[in-house]
Amino acid sequence: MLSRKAVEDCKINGYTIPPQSLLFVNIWGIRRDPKVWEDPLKFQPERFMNSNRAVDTDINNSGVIDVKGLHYQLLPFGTGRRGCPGISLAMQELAVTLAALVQCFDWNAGGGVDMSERPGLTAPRGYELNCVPLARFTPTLFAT
Ligand code: HEM
Repeated sequence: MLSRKAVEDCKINGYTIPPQSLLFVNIWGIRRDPKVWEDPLKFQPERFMNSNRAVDTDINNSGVIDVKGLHYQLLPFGTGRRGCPGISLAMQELAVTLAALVQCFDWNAGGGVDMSERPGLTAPRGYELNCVPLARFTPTLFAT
């Protein structure tokens, strides 16, 4: 959920929003809306490589739906003046960190993986995900 406070009254989609109202934008719901996304619950990372897979087109018709806050169907970092200021750092760190975790370790999820969620403002996991890392390289490789 993203939260905002209305500083003055405004109309959105025919609804009058009084000043000082606290508003929550349900980005969890938007990302699961079948009117916007084809088969939204399917794990299909390649959908982000080709925006034609989204039912809706992006607002600029640039052909690319990205995460920077211009395409309202995908807002992991929020949008506007209060959007996440750490986006550039996060986008660089994410790829490097994920690559290092996959390159350096085999991961054993032992009891299996259950991706169910429980209610909350940040879509928390329903069940803990305990993974055991097993180093893929022998320590001597890193000895100086
Ligand atoms: C994958 C990593 C990250 C995600 C998904 C994420 C997501 C978000 C989201 C959704 C918001 C709310 C934006 C809005 O209300 O429109 C936010 C705010 C914020 N994020 Fe991040 N963030 C990430 C990493 C970071 C990093 C690395 C930093 C700092 C180094 C950071 C600093 C902040 C700060 C300071 C705010 C509050 C901005 C404000 O209220 O004006 N975030 N982030």
